Amino acid sequence: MLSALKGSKEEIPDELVSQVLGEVRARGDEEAQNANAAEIRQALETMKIMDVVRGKAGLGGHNLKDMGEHKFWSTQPVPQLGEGPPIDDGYIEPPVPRDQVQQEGYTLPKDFEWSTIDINDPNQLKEVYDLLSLHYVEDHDASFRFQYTADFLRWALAPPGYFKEWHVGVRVKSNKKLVGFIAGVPLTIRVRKNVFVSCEINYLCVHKKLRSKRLAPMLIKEVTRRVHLEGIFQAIYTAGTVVPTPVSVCRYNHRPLNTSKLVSIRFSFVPRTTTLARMIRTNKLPDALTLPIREMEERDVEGVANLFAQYMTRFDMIPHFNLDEVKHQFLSGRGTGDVVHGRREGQVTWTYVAEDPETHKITDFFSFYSLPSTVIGNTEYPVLEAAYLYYYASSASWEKSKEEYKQHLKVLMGDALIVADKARFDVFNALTLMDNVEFLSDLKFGKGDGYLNFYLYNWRTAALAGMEAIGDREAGRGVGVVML
Ligand SMILES: CCCCCCCCCCCCCC(=O)SCCNC(=O)CCNC(=O)[C@H](O)C(C)(C)COP(=O)(O)OP(=O)(O)OC[C@H]1O[C@@H](n2cnc3c(N)ncnc32)[C@H](O)[C@@H]1OP(=O)(O)O
Repeated sequence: MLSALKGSKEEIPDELVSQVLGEVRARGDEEAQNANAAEIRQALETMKIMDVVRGKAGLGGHNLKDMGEHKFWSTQPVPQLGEGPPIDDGYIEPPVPRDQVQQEGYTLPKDFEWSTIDINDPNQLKEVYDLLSLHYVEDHDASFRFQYTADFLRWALAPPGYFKEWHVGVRVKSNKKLVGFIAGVPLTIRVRKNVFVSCEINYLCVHKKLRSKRLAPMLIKEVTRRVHLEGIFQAIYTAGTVVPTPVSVCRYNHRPLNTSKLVSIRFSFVPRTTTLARMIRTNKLPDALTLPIREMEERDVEGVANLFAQYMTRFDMIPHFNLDEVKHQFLSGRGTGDVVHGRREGQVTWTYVAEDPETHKITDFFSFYSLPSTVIGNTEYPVLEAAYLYYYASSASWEKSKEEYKQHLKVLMGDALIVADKARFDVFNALTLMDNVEFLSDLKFGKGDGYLNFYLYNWRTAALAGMEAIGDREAGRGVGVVML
């Protein structure tokens, strides 16, 4: 989510670091005497993440309230704040038979009505696009706002087996204007040892003029009812905001591609210790790819599916994609027509594979997607072209040699950056999930000031550590779901 978007600005304040350093030194033992500001800063950053995971007030955290203040979330089957890890993983509320699910839609305030959005109707798709492009997620100082394209939404909202009824709109009764939206799509996930069908919720949006009127809980309850009608009782979702209770939290990282534009639109800043020219030189990428990779094709679907399933076993929360889903996720967003400047008309996803020259088995793949943002109030550069790292997999084995594995991931992702650069993206974003922390700093990603919280609805499990919090000691143990 975009609360993420910008480069590092919001660090742990120096005064806090000095204060804690003073307190530690006052302990007087040898370890305390050797403590330094950098270690304290790092520890505080880690605490900040872990506290949010535990649902406590993180240092400088936003939107953190006591459970009782969450009028809506305190009524929902989600782990409540401060609850502590469960003894066993499992649902919070048992499933109910379809005929016991409320059959009629919830009653909206009198001026509004429900509307199921048909995303295959270009006019309705455009209505969703218009709502989101003016009212969806902005960063904390309203400089950037996600601008999901109609092509993107058509791709993201219609995976195999999707339910039209899960695309829920709210319209003004009198003029039919779309003022609220929430979407669900089915997704089979594994959380630690349990595999279950869930609903992936995204694109919750209420028109700016109708905020704080409790329409969001209505949208959430209505989509929940419609998901229950399909016999599905769990959901997965992400948000920049903290509500009860994150199962994990990851941090955004940003790799500048078009450095001068990023500085001009105030996405990045030139630190006092360097110059713009030096930053441009440092961020320049080579022209040639390192690995013999090529775009994924239809014939690769099975190979990619097998490699993906095998690779993802190392993470604790992952999607299970069948062949149709692999095809949809990695191929169906490739756009149409000829490639011009690294992209096709309407291209949403880029997927590249490497194959063994002898066996022709797929040995690696990576993918990223295009999610532009409006640069609010900027006429020279109205749009920030951002690529986001999506899924990847490699047959390089961590178990065999951790160093070789890390080097290999670095080369693979370095090629992803080169492909994105050729397709004229301005920045390449990635979260601290999967094994990303293994290559982020080496590939010159900078830490962003945004965190993304991961949530499960009606499922209890102990918190999954965000990779940044656990470091590489436990690489491969955390989140393996990438949400759009
Ligand atoms: C089994 C199937 C289950 C399916 C459902 C699973 C759950 C899915 C959950 C949704 C996953 C969404 C994933 C995404 O799309 S995350 C993206 C969310 N969208 C935006 O940030 C876009 C810009 N903002 C807006 O459009 C509005 O501010 C929204 C619509 C977000 C809230 O509208 P408004 O500002 O007018 O507020 P209200 O007066 O109506 O309602 C206030 C209540 O709503 C709770 N709230 C606010 N924001 C969020 C949020 N992002 N996740 C969960 N809850 C949220 C809030 O804590 C409070 O409850 P409580 O604190 O008092 O208890």
